[in-house]
Amino acid sequence: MTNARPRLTVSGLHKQFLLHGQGGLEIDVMRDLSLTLHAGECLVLAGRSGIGKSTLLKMLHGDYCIDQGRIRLHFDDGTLDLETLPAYAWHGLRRDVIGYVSQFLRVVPRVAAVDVVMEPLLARGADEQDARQRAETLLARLNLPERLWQLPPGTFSGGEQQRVNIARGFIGEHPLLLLDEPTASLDATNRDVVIALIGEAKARGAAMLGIFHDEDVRDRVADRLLPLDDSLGARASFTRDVQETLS
Ligand SMILES: Nc1ncnc2c1ncn2[C@@H]1O[C@H](COP(=O)(O)OP(=O)(O)OP(=O)(O)O)[C@@H](O)[C@H]1O
Repeated sequence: MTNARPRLTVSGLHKQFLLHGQGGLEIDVMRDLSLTLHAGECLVLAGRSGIGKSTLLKMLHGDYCIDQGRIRLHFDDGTLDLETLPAYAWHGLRRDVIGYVSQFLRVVPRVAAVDVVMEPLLARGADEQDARQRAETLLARLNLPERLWQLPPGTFSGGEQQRVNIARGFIGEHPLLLLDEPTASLDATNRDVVIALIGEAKARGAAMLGIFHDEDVRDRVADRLLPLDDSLGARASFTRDVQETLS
């Protein structure tokens, strides 16, 4: 796996939150974090609650700014430095390159579940019928009852909303996928579907960085673990590359 070409390299990453409403309180979340992520692998972030796992994903997705350090995306024809990427360029990058599957669906009133799922393909100019078919295929795989497909997901259960979110996150087949607890509210059957989707994404060469609190899921999807602990994550430094390679 590690012989594959790198898709993402992170070096010397620092992150600090400055809480203006709290008298300028500074929270050091990350200092000197480095990692390499290859095409076709899933690297799983581990560590206690509050260590900075979601913060790292949000920096990679451009939701949080990068205080210091370098984040580079590697393409066949060159590299892109994310820490200097202008704000206007993030939209296209998220549409085409960096996908994000969070635990919670951002519900848009009156938009049907199937439309929520197919939207990332339409944003790229895909044919509407093709996009709808792919969305329906994914929703069926994720066992979302067909009677719900045309309804807005605002009233869906937590697990139903999460499956809509997963379908939306995977439909675009982004080369880099950030997975923030995508299986948290799912039953065993649907967890297996997500594990299969992750396997298929690896097979097509996607690079994934994920957070999975469920140890069984983590063991089944992780090619490597990146453990953040108090000497490595929040209020500490992390200068080594990934620690452990799973056999
Ligand atoms: N926008 C923000 N403003 C201020 N502090 C923040 C912000 N986002 C995160 N933090 C703080 O940064 C630290 C890391 O949070 P983060 O959500 O990354 O942890 P985590 O490892 O993902 O935790 P969990 O496993 O519980 O989801 C926490 O102390 C959190 O309070």
